[in-house]
Parts: sequence; C-alpha cells; structure tokens
Amino acid sequence: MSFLSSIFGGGSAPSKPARPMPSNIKIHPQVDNGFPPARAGFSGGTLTCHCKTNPVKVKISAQSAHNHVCGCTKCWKPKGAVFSQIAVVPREAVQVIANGDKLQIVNPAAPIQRYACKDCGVHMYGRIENTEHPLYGLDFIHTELSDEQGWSPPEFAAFVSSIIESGYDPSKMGAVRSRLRDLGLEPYDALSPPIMDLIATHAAKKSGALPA
Ligand SMILES: N[C@@H](CCC(=O)N[C@@H](CS)C(=O)NCC(=O)O)C(=O)O
Ligand SMILES: [Zn+2]
Ligand SMILES: [Zn+2]
Repeated sequence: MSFLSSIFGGGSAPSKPARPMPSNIKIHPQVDNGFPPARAGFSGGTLTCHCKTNPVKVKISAQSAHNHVCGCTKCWKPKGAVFSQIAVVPREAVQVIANGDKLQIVNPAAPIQRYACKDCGVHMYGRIENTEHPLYGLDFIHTELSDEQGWSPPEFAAFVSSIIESGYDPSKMGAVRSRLRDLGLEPYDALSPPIMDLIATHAAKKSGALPA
C-alpha cells in the first residue's frame, strides 16, 4: 500500500460524544461543544478567508483526512483558540478560485509552506514542495473556513505540549489532556501513532533499513 493510499484508506476514528459536558478548558470553537460525524459521500467545499471584501477563496474537491487539533505555534488558529484545527487533502484537490494575489507564503523555509491572506492573516492551505518529505502530496487545510457541513471530524490532538510555547500555563496541561480525552481527541505530543509509524516507515525505506 502506498503512503498516500494508507493515509486516505484508513477511514475515520469513531466520533465521540455528540454533546460533551461544558468545561472552562477551551480547545477550539469547532470542538468545544462537540462535533458532527463526516457526511457519507461528502466531497469537499470552498474555504474563504476572513476578509469582509475580496476574500481569498480556495476550492477543495475532496473529503478531508486525518482532521485533528494541533497545538503547535506554526498552524493558524482563530482568535482566542488554544489549538488549530487542521486536516489533509491531496494537493490535486486544492484550487485557488478567488483573490489569489492576496496570498503569501508565511515562511518559505518551513517544510510546510503556509499560504496566508496578506490582509486578514488566515492560512488558506499549507503545501509541501519537497518530494522527499514523507507527507509530500498532501496539503493542509482548515475545514472551519468552509460553510459546508460534512467534513471528516477531528480524530486526535497533536503537538499538545507545544501550547506552552504560545504561553499556556504548564500547570494546566493535565486538565487540557483530560478535556481532550473527554472530547474523544487522544492527546499526543507529536502526530498520532499511525502517522508517526508511516513517517518512520518512509524513513526506513529510504535508508534501506526496510526493503523499499
Ligand atoms: N514545538 C514546535 C512544533 C512545530 C512543529 O513541528 N509543527 C509540526 C505540526 S504542524 C510540523 O509538522 N511543522 C512543520 C512546519 O511547520 O512546516 C512549535 O510549536 O512551534
Ligand atoms: Zn483575507
Ligand atoms: Zn501545527
């Protein structure tokens, strides 16, 4: 099985409580009150930046995979959110359809080149150009930028310890991890084990430690 087919062939984790208990630990507005399951047959939508006029629009012609919340400092978060919410789609499924001249790459040296709107700062998609990168072929998107309902729901929480790098109180990390579990989002300090295993397998095949 190829890396990409294994990424997209695995299906979604079972979704968790439709309506979780309220909590004063906030994660992200799209997950704090629960989230709906994926809609069968859903095949994408249009992402729109936050500009009131001339918004950037990006058409996504695929269901998302591996939706998750990410605590790292690099991923775009809506104002006040502690985590971002981010998923992947094949890069061929991503098409800028309006006001693409407003996009600029946040950091061209980063492995993921995040295309942000110059005016509102929202990241519209992240792309890997290094063909040797284990996640090459996948673009990163924030499904919350679309009005369509039916995207694959978040499945886990990545880079949880990294929220401290944005100033989160380290003494509250136990409460954050507990809340993430209540929401059905198993917390990890890197990516989820299946994705970490795929990345390691890719590296082992490249080095010759495993047969290609
Ligand atoms: N602790 C770091 C972690 C950054 C990190 O490694 N982010 C992951 C998850 S998005 C990544 O793949 N980064 C690649 C990139 O930013 O291009 C931070 O919070 O800044
Ligand atoms: Zn904008
Ligand atoms: Zn991130």
